[in-house]
Order: sequence, then structure tokens, then C-alpha cells
Amino acid sequence: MSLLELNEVKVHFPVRRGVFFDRLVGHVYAVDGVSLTIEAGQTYGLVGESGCGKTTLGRAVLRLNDITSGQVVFDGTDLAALPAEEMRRSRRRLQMVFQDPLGSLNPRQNIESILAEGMAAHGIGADRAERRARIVEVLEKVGLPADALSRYPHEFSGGQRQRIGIARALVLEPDLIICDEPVSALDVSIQAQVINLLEELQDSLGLTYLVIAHDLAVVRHISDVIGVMYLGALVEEAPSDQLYAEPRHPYTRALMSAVPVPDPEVEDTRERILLQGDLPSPANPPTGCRFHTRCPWRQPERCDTERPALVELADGHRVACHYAAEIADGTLRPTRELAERILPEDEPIGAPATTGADEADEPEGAAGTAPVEAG
Ligand SMILES: Nc1ncnc2c1ncn2[C@@H]1O[C@H](COP(=O)(O)OP(=O)(O)OP(=O)(O)O)[C@@H](O)[C@H]1O
Repeated sequence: MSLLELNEVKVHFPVRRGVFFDRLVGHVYAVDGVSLTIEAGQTYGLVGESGCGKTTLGRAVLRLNDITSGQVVFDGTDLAALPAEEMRRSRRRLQMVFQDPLGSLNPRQNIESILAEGMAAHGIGADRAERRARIVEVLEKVGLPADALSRYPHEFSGGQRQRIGIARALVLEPDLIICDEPVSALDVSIQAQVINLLEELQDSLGLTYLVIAHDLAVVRHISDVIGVMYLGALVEEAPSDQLYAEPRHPYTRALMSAVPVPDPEVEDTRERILLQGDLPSPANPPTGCRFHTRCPWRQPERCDTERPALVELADGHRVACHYAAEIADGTLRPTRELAERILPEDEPIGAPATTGADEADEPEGAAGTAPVEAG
């Protein structure tokens, strides 16, 4: 059963200029038509470079950002259409865990007060004693001692603070938790502990997660399904193992090729894709396929003018690329100048499909090449 369904969700931020910011000069197309479904009890991992709209999408689900258009159907109700008071009540069931635990915890409140605040706002627990009992129970679940109650955020380590952030969500008994970069502020050694905790809690409490992260390794470990975002839109979505075994979108392949592999033999021989240019501005996204300005397989005309839909190629594997099938079976070769950088030296380059790669097709503003880096 699906718990959360997004239908063509758009979040466009107005850009205003003028002395009184009264002149509308354009929009930032932060999220520009995202449709996805999250099954109850599952984890959906959302990845992509910094600025691609992951956080804005997460916040839109909670209506912390205004939704320009589209539906956010949570357990059968379209949150985008709910009156403010009903939305406030629904928020108990949808919680967010933030990247920076310290920044999201009030330094002047002790842990009991931080956790009790949300409970009181949502009418959970008849009195202070009842709330305290519940808080103690949750602190134990997240691996914190009961004496944490009277302590303050700065007295805890980064990993413990993230546990407090998780506890703050859990005391409200949510169904869905949106974890926005839940471990990226933490030491690598602590990251695994927090990820394991999230998994244990999911198993014992039947939680559903939307995990937003730039780190593909983190997302892979925890996710059932992964969605890859580029400039406000999903470019690929697949069950986690399937995505790693057979990434189909050129952008996903580039992201994956930037992740180091621990085996030196594999590391030396595997595909490495260096993307040209920087991420275009979401205030002025490219026409056609948004990735065409950086795509090693770009075909002039169609890619420049026609926006590809997210199409199901295999069971649960959706890709937004006009040439996904041809790239996968090798009938479409990358363009010549990029091919030199992405193919092993002795592999022949060629194929007529690359002929469009002349000076005139150089993407605008492509100031060189840079390995793609997410987050
Ligand atoms: N309130 C806002 N007003 C205008 N533009 C915004 C606003 N919030 C975000 N943006 C822009 O929307 C785009 C998407 O931002 P968002 O934070 O969602 O990306 P992200 O993928 O989560 O990146 P990061 O990993 O760096 O947080 C960015 O270009 C950002 O500058």
C-alpha cells in the first residue's frame, strides 16, 4: 500500500527585484514536476547534486514550502489542498529529521522540554508526568540514557544529538519521517550507527522513510527504492540494487562513477564520467532535456528541444532519457570529445551518432570538465 504519492509536484520560488521587491522578474524552478510513490514501511532514497531541489521537495511534503501545483497524497488525503489547521494536525504523522542536529535544537531548552514541546502542541500525553514517561521510553529506543532528560543539546556528541533529533520525531508517533541528510554532518564512524538505528526503528515501529542524501553509499544501504534528481526533476528511479547494477540515465552513471570503489582493480578499469560545465541555474533551466548541456550522449535537436518523460523500462525502473535503450545496448556512443575522457585509452571511439559534436554543439558556458559531485 502506498503511504505517500506525489503527483507532478512543482515548487517555483518567485524572484523579485526593485527597491520594494515588487517587480517579479522570474522564478526558481526548484521542483518542477516530480511524481513518485513511497510504499508503507519502505525507504525511498532521494539523491542528486546540491541545489537540485531535494530539500525543497522534502519541505513541500510537509508544506513548509508553498506548493505551486501538484498533489501530495498522504494516506489518501491531498495535503496540498488541506486547510492550514488540518495540515497542522496532519504534521504529527509526518516528521522531519534535519542534517544539523545542533542547529535544529534550541540550545536553551533541556531535552525534556525540547521533546515535550511538540507533544503538547499535538495534545499527546495528558500531563507532564505522562509525557515524561513517553519521552523516557523513546530515549531508550534511540539509545540515550534516561538522565538525558535534564541535559542540554551542547552536552551531547554529534551522533547523540542526531539521536535526540530522531527522538523528537518519534515522540509524536509519526508514520513517515523525512530524513534530510541525516548523517552527513557526522563522523564516518558514527554514520553507520545512526543509519543502523534508523533501520532498527523502521523494523520495530513500521516507519516509512524519505531519505534525502547526496551520499550514494548512505542511500544505497538504507533504501528500497532510489530516485535520482537533476534540476528539479527525477531523471531515474529504480529499486536500490537494480539502480546500482544497471544505472541507465547518463547523469546517474556520472554520479556513480564519482563514488570510489574499494577494490583497486575495479577502480582502475571502471567507467569514469566527467561532466562538462556546472550545474545550470534552476532559475534558467535548459530547454528540452535538462541534462543535455552536460550529457556525453546528447543528440542535437531532440535532446535540446524535447523534454523526456520518466518512462518505465523494466519492472519499477523508470528513466527520463530519449536514448536510454540505445545507450544501454551500446548502439549510441558518447560524443567524441567526451568519449576520450570516459573510455579506456585503447577502446575505439566512433559511430556516426557522434557527428553532431562539433564546435557549434559545445554547451554554452561549459568552462571545462569537472567530476560531478553530489550534495
Ligand atoms: N526560499 C527560496 N527562495 C528562492 N530560491 C530557493 C529557496 N529555497 C531554495 N531555493 C533554491 O532552490 C534550488 C533547490 O534548492 P534545495 O535546497 O532544495 O536543493 P538541494 O538539492 O536540497 O541542495 P542541498 O543539498 O545543497 O540542500 C536552489 O537553487 C536554491 O537556491
